[in-house]
Amino acid sequence: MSTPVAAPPSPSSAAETMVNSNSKTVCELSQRFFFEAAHTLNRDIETESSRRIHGHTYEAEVTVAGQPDATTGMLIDLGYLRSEIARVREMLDHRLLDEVQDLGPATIENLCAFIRKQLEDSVPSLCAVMVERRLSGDRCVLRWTR
Ligand SMILES: Nc1nc2c(c(=O)[nH]1)N=C([C@H](O)[C@H](O)COP(=O)(O)OP(=O)(O)OP(=O)(O)O)CN2
Ligand SMILES: [Zn+2]
Repeated sequence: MSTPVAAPPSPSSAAETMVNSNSKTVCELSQRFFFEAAHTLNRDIETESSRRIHGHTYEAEVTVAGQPDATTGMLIDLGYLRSEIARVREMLDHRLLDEVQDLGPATIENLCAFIRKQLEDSVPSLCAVMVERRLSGDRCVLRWTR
């Protein structure tokens, strides 16, 4: 006769299931925001129009990754993430990007790097930043691992 095996205790939350899981599961949480800004750009093509001050609507997305806390069920409180995003948005929205300190030439590549730099200390689980100009079909994604 075989000995009955006790069933493992059932996890108390979905987050706990994820944390206890043997498989490598990563949770990603994203928040989007928009900003309108003007800039000039030195380029080898379309030189004149790029050097004139012109504006774009930018859409950005920041992503955090990790395991949700077993007690709160949160990877990061979205309210906190929104308040940090608002701080960075304030530095970019309705600005002449050429005047934004530490941005460099106002490309979408540099905007991704700038947003990362502004958020990485206060949002340590940050793992990706995306900036796009939807109307033009331009998109840049910066993704990294720790
Ligand atoms: N690698 C990159 N190249 C370019 C960037 C950039 O961020 N990264 N940015 C620009 C300019 O912002 C430019 O204004 C966009 O130019 P272009 O792609 O030529 O699009 P339009 O001028 O046609 O844009 P509309 O405002 O929609 O007319 C260029 N290159
Ligand atoms: Zn432009």
